[in-house]
Amino acid sequence: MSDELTLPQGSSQQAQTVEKTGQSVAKVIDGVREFSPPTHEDERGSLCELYSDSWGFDDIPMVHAYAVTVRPNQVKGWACHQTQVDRYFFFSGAVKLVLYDARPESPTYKLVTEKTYSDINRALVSVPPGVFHAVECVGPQEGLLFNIPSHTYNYEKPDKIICPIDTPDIPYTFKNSTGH
Ligand SMILES: Cc1cn([C@H]2C[C@H](O)[C@@H](COP(=O)(O)OP(=O)(O)O[C@H]3O[C@H](C)C(=O)[C@H](O)[C@H]3O)O2)c(=O)[nH]c1=O
Repeated sequence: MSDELTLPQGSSQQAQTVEKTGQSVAKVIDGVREFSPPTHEDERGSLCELYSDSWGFDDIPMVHAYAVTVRPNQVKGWACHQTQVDRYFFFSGAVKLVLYDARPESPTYKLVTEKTYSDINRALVSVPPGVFHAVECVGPQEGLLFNIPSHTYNYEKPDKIICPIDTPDIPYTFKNSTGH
């Protein structure tokens, strides 16, 4: 194409987002892991594993599991744990996971990341303690995810620090959603 192209104001070269393999080039918060198992489908329906020791994903035993839903234009967050590792399985509905690294000793301290998962992009994602997380439903259907955390729930004193979604201390704005 000619070098003399007249670019409208505001034009810019799009940056690389993925490798040839499809792997994202975006920075990942230290200790965050992701695994995308296949969904097997036939004429009767489908099957998708949520967790298996055979994946070698981590060596944290399965001790507790629960389902979470998020309604359209709602956010659940910010939340962070002192000792618990969360293992979220994003199953259905379009759900954005936003993370903020609040660990001063981390090589990715203060990094904010965001990624959207859905029925066509299912994944198990582990979030270490000290990383604030929020899940936002960005689709028209209620989002469904599962959590298989490292610890059982402490009913008397939950291991959960919460923070308003509009805190000025996390450089991220939820534009189309409300919640807590
Ligand atoms: C986690 C848990 C909670 N509860 C009770 C306590 C509350 O009365 C109620 C809702 O709990 P919470 O406010 O923690 O749930 P959400 O705001 O939906 O948040 C949950 O989903 C988002 C995405 C997170 O990241 C949180 O870590 C996770 O807790 O369920 C239980 O009875 N057992 C449990 O294991």
